[in-house]
Amino acid sequence: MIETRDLTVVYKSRNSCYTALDKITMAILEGETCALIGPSGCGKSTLLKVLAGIIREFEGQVAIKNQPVMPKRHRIGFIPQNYGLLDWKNVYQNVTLGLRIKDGKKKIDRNDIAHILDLLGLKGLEERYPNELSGGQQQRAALARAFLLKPDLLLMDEPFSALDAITREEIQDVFLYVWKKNPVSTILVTHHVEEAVYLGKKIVILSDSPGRILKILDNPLFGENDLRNKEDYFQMCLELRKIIKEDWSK
Ligand SMILES: Nc1ncnc2c1ncn2[C@@H]1O[C@H](COP(=O)(O)OP(=O)(O)OP(=O)(O)O)[C@@H](O)[C@H]1O
Repeated sequence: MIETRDLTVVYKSRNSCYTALDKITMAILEGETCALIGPSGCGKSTLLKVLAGIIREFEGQVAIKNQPVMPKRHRIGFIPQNYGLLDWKNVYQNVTLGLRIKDGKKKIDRNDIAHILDLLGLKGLEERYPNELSGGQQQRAALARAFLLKPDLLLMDEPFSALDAITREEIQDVFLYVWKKNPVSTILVTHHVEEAVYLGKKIVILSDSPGRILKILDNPLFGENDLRNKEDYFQMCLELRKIIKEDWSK
């Protein structure tokens, strides 16, 4: 389980303090997906960075499997907004980087890598460097790296934002396919209501800055086959949109 209790993050500079997150209390069960939705600047990335162990100065408690966050102990896959690819490494080197660091060269399974690269439409691009890829291809390379790591916790900051509408749906399905084979606890930040309903078993709605929890919804439709074509899906999207409009305009 991933838990935060009264998590508060204040960014401090020389002359000012800025509260980015205000008393966030939430829990994600083992193998659950959670979509985090909130207005721009409400602290979504900040929350992921705390869970990834990148931000260490905070108030309150944060635990992964009952232990404080320790990137060396926990296997955390983190896809930041800028994808986090290394410019001087090619696609193959980038996607295998996490594996090499965590497990060493010997554990690298070339078939697994080829399968994931194929699923994500990156076959044939292995030798390219990030500056030779489109934004969407870079984003898919970041996804490949995170999937291959087989993390205990997967954190994704707007992971499909650079993709066109159709590719986005295809890659969302690739995510679900990979997740169903290996149901990793996942938190994904999204600005899209439809994406939150499609990919979140739990949907956490944050307020405008400083981010507070407005509502946590359990999504009974998560994982249903052919969900995008179902009436219940449209209804749930409408409901979520209504909640957001009411709460964010307060
Ligand atoms: N290092 C920092 N120092 C000071 N303030 C920061 C820092 N990083 C972020 N902030 C501020 O904290 C707030 C939350 O930022 P954060 O990036 O977490 O928001 P977000 O919800 O992810 O935004 P978006 O949806 O636009 O990506 C913003 O007002 C931002 O300007």
